[in-house]
Amino acid sequence: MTSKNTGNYRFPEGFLWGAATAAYQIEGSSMADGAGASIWDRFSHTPGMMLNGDTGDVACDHYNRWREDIDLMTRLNLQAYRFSVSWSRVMPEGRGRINDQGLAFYDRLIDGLLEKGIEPLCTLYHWDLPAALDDRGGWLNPDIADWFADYGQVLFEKFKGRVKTWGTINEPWVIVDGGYLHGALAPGHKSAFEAMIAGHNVLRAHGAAVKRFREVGEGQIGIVLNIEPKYPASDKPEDEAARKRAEAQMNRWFLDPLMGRGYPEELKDVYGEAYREFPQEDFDLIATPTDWMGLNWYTRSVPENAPDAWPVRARPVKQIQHAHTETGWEVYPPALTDTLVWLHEQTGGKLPLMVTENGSAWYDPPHAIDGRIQDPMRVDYLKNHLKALHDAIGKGVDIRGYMAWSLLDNLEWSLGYSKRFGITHVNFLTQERTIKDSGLLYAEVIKTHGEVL
Ligand SMILES: OC[C@@H]1[C@@H](O)[C@H](O)[C@@H](O)c2nc(CNc3ccccc3)cn21
Repeated sequence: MTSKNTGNYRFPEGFLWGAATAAYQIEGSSMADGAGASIWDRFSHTPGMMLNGDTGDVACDHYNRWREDIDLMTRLNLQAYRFSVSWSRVMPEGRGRINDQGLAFYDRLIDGLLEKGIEPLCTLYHWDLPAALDDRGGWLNPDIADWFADYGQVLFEKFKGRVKTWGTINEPWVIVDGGYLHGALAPGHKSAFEAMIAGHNVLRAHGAAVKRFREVGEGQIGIVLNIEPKYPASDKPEDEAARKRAEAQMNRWFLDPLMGRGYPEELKDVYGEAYREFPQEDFDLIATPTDWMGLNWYTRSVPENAPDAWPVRARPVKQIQHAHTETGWEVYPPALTDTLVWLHEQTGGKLPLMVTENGSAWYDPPHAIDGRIQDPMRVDYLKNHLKALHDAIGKGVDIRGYMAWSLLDNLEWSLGYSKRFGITHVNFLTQERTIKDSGLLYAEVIKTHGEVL
């Protein structure tokens, strides 16, 4: 499985190497210092919603340990750090009042990063909607576009000149498919009618934030999408039709409107009577031009026709010939190359891309052994996906950087702490951090611009 070192994988000068996290997954202290509750505070404290009853109340205690974690980033040779801001820490009710103590946490974090020469990449929204806004309908309320732009303006103005690269929304598809269609994620709704409306408002909010950024902000702004390429299970027409439905529902639902193409035709077939039309002015707002696009990439899928699989009528066929991670995701690096080439084409080759998340969950022990965490599977996954990324650069795709998911083992949403994605291990009993072998490799990759691969 381990590939040999050929030295042929030197990355372009200026390629940005970093790691990524999200507020609710690492910070803990989510209600401290005047913060308001988010939908994940509510969801994680709702019996039956979280594996083992885990919550984000403590998580990685990053709210208190952020200095230690910046030191960790320097030991990893990170050049950048992708993090998200907790909206309800900054605006407890999601609109109106600003909580200065909440804003101060991010102020300290950003200054701490800059002092160490680490570029802050700030995501405005990584799933933790203020509960007070959910009480007003949340993503189902069209007013959320203005609420979100107002929230963005607070950050754009506060961190102007210090944060140069902004992401509006992390993974609209997961927000909507998980939170409104299937209900596995907060706020736990299960409705195709709601999903269409929520998805549209997520996109409108993105557009409104980009417009506001152009008025008050400075730097570059983009959105972060999860794309999981769909390969046909067979050459049967019904399997190709299923593949197209799955591609439309996951990979095009949000990408196409962002590119000014409106919703993909197949969405009518997927959502049926729940599908609805929206005014052109919405689509004009949604397609407000951005400066870059983030790709969160983990795996591919091979769907077959499945009439009973609501609403897409497609079901992935397990590719038993390849390894699968602890989250059940197939390890298939060539699909990362394919996705990057596809996305480059879909965005007209004019939008710089960044791999804003890539990583893998494997079993690691709950504590270090002789001061080490040996994670050979994660080392292999990292090596082979960086090579696949390099192959995409070689095919002419403009990729500006790579953010490993994740800096730390953390709360894997409703799976709790059962899945470890970190290149750094966290002992959740002691909060002790230990850089894993994968993290040590990554530090070497950064130091050698990839030549160690
Ligand atoms: O699951 C690992 C990470 C997660 O911890 C991040 O917060 C999130 O941004 C993230 N997105 C994906 C890829 N998308 C996805 C697809 C199906 C279900 C859940 C996530 C993986 N991950």
